[in-house]
Amino acid sequence: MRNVEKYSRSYFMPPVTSMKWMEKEFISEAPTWCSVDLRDGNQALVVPLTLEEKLEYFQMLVDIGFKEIEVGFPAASETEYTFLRTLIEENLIPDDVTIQVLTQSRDHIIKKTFESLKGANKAVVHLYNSTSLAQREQVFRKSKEEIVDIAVSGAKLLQKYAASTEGNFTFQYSPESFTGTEMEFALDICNRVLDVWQPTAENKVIINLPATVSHSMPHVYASQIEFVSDHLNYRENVILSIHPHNDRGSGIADAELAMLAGGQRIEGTLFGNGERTGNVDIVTLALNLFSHGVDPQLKFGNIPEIKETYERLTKMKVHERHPYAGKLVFTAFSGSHQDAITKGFKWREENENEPWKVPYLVIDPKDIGREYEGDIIRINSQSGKGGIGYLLEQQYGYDLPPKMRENFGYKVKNVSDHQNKELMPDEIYNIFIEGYVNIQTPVEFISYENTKEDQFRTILTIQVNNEIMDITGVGNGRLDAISNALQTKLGIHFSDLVYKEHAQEIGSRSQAVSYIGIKDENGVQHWGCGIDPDIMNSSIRALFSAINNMVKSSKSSRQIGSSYSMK
Ligand SMILES: CC(=O)SCCNC(=O)CCNC(=O)[C@H](O)C(C)(C)COP(=O)(O)OP(=O)(O)OC[C@H]1O[C@@H](n2cnc3c(N)ncnc32)[C@H](O)[C@@H]1OP(=O)(O)O
Ligand SMILES: CC(C)C(=O)C(=O)O
Repeated sequence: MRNVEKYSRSYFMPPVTSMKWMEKEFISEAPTWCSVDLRDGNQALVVPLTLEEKLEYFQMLVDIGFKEIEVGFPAASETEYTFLRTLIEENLIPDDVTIQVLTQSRDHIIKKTFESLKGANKAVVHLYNSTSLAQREQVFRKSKEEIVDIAVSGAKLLQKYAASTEGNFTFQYSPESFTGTEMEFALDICNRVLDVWQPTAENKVIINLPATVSHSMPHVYASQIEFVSDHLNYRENVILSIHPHNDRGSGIADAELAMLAGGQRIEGTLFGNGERTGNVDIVTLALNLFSHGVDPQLKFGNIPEIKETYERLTKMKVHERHPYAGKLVFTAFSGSHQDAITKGFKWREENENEPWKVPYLVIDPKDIGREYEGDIIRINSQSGKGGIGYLLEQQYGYDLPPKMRENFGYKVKNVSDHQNKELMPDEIYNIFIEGYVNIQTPVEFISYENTKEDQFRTILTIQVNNEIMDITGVGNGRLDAISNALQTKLGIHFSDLVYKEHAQEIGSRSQAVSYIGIKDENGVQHWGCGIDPDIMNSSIRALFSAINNMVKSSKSSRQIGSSYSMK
């Protein structure tokens, strides 16, 4: 790559080793969730949400169970302001939900923010200013002390306006661009803000440490969080919040490790919408907890519906591979995965009380409103008999013998391979019907009559090459007699007949389904299936289907198909 020398690591490790978080294996309880969809998510949309869209989105967040929701930057635009006023004036904020608003550290903006909050019972007022080396040098062109002044003066302004506004206000401070800030300085500026606010047990303060831009591997962010958590003044009266973005694709890992390191609260968005590569995705974080048996305290029991609303309102798309929510994430195409999943389901039926451990599926799709059928098993040239047989059984009720599943599996894969496409269930069904069921050429079954003396004796009426004829055979059973008649009169040979049957309900009617496998002289197995309301007819049809398939695949097929004559 050219120009690599242009880049260097633009993050700062803590001055002391801060890696106690490494000794923790998992997260044992849900953090406090704060949705920032309507602020950080909204400010990153090509077209920000309208008032009506924001109201619908807000209601969805409430229904999911968020207790803290950043509703916007009320000083930013008329829509933002009106939205907040509508929530307050129309009494749309449930008692157990706290709204949060963001403001820069500028007098007129803070003033307007408090105006927008008039009549709210309670709110988090979130103050931020950038503290990173890059922003100090390039954007603000200010010394560290001048940057501290911006934060401290903003903190004081929050106190001033809160004192003259009715309502219960919690203060939050973010050293924006925390991850590009020297850790001692980040700690210092947070402590200086805390000195202004003087948090108490009754009046806690939120310190939010954003990975505004993610610059490092997740363990660095975790260490930065642990360092601040360990050295922050008033720690027991501070709620330590984290706010990861996803620039390096590690938003989830950043959040999870930061929780181990002391993060108690998480700001993120549904499906990770947000600036650039997005904010951390709360759906994934919550369902990761769920998959470990920890109640995430958010309701994601109907992900398809949430996804539909999210896509409609934001005009963003959830990627097919998005954890838990993506269209394809509970789908297996490849043979060995399908085989393991179908066996896993079967094992689960027999071991109901075991925890979920179906191979390849981290959670039961049903728990988030997803389906198994047609969703999990999809068929292409990478698929195998397990998945193909499962699909035919689940969707159409055909429970093929194991060896026939294999034979059918190869037939289906071949079609998919040659057509270079995924096959839909109805196409798979058609391949089955055309390839195995009631096959009538070159030898057609018309009827039979049986008599039983010592042995079964059958008179079989068949048609070959437009010629109808009766043939007879004897055997130990009816099928044996028919099989002998056909072998003798058609001059064909097969052995090792295997048989399976089951009933199939179609509407109010019941059909008998029979499967027969026979081996030709070279030991190759050929399969047929018969479907008929009568069980005997269904087994005869299965035998004819298997024989016809054998004849067609052998060299003699042309003979029988065109100029076959009876012996
Ligand atoms: C990481 C984040 O997501 S932070 C949140 C970002 N979100 C947004 O900015 C969306 C909403 N913002 C807006 O609509 C507008 O920026 C407004 C209304 C807040 C302010 O608008 P304006 O004053 O016209 O412009 P702008 O934001 O560009 O202001 C830049 C000025 O504010 C200063 N500034 C920027 N952030 C801050 C801050 N947090 N505290 C104090 N001053 C700040 C800049 O240094 C600059 O100062 P200068 O005029 O002396 O050069
Ligand atoms: C305002 C802050 C928390 C922010 O959105 C960020 O740093 O990404």
